[in-house]
Amino acid sequence: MSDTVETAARTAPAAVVVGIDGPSGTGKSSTSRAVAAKLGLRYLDTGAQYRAITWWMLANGIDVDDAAAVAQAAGKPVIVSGTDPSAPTITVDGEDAAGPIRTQRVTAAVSAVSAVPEVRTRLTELQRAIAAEAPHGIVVEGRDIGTTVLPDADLKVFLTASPEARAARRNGELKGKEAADLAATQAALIKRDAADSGRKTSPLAKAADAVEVDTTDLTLEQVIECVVTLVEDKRSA
Ligand SMILES: Nc1ncnc2c1ncn2[C@@H]1O[C@H](COP(=O)(O)OP(=O)(O)O)[C@@H](O)[C@H]1O
Ligand SMILES: Nc1ccn([C@H]2C[C@H](O)[C@@H](COP(=O)(O)OP(=O)(O)O)O2)c(=O)n1
Repeated sequence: MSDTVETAARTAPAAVVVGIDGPSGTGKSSTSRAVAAKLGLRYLDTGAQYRAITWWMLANGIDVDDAAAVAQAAGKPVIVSGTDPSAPTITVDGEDAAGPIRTQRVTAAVSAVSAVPEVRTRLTELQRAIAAEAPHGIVVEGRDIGTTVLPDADLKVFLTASPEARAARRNGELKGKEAADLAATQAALIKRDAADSGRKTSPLAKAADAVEVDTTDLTLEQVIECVVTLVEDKRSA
């Protein structure tokens, strides 16, 4: 080995894998993207993948409440996630799905589809493969990253926030598009939390070794700074 190669091997930081979980509206996507961008890591939104498979089921006339039909179709769509935190992408069978996966129709159906074990097995394999290929590491966000997808992650974070704060944040995003009143948004969030936490296969849950951060009274910038510090502490440990 030449001196230069030896020096590079000694100084390059090891790849770091970060899992960020939590319910809807706690700040997972915004925090994960920003942390990945600041630290030069890749970024994966696993919720977008569950939304993408749900969108495909709806577009192909599969009854999302028929678990057997969803299971049978689970292997069909080709889902590709682009993991650049400055411009994450998602395609289904080569088609850009970033817009259609955010509609209320998909949001209302995604918990039923993501409760089907065959769907979870398929997407978990895909997520592990993407994480394994990230050269400097990755921030992966979802509901079961710390417990199931990446149980050996270097850092696990579980974000929480009050239902009121989460509903207000979601309504802020929907303004002018599909805006609902605050109470309706909050009720829909709580319903989805219950479905995601109550399913049999890898439910939404905090891993025993995850750091919990309550974001209710924190700005997004404060949450990002907190997670960046947690990653840096792990790296220097
Ligand atoms: N700590 C925070 N304070 C205020 N708004 C926030 C905070 N974290 C996130 N947001 C905003 O709330 C909305 C939902 O955040 P997002 O990151 O999509 O949450 P999640 O991925 O957990 O559903 C976004 O509009 C985001 O800018
Ligand atoms: N790792 C994951 C990620 C998301 N899901 C399911 C459950 C969630 O309600 C949906 C949508 O996730 P997404 O992160 O897009 O949801 P929000 O941005 O919080 O509205 O996907 C899951 O079951 N497992």
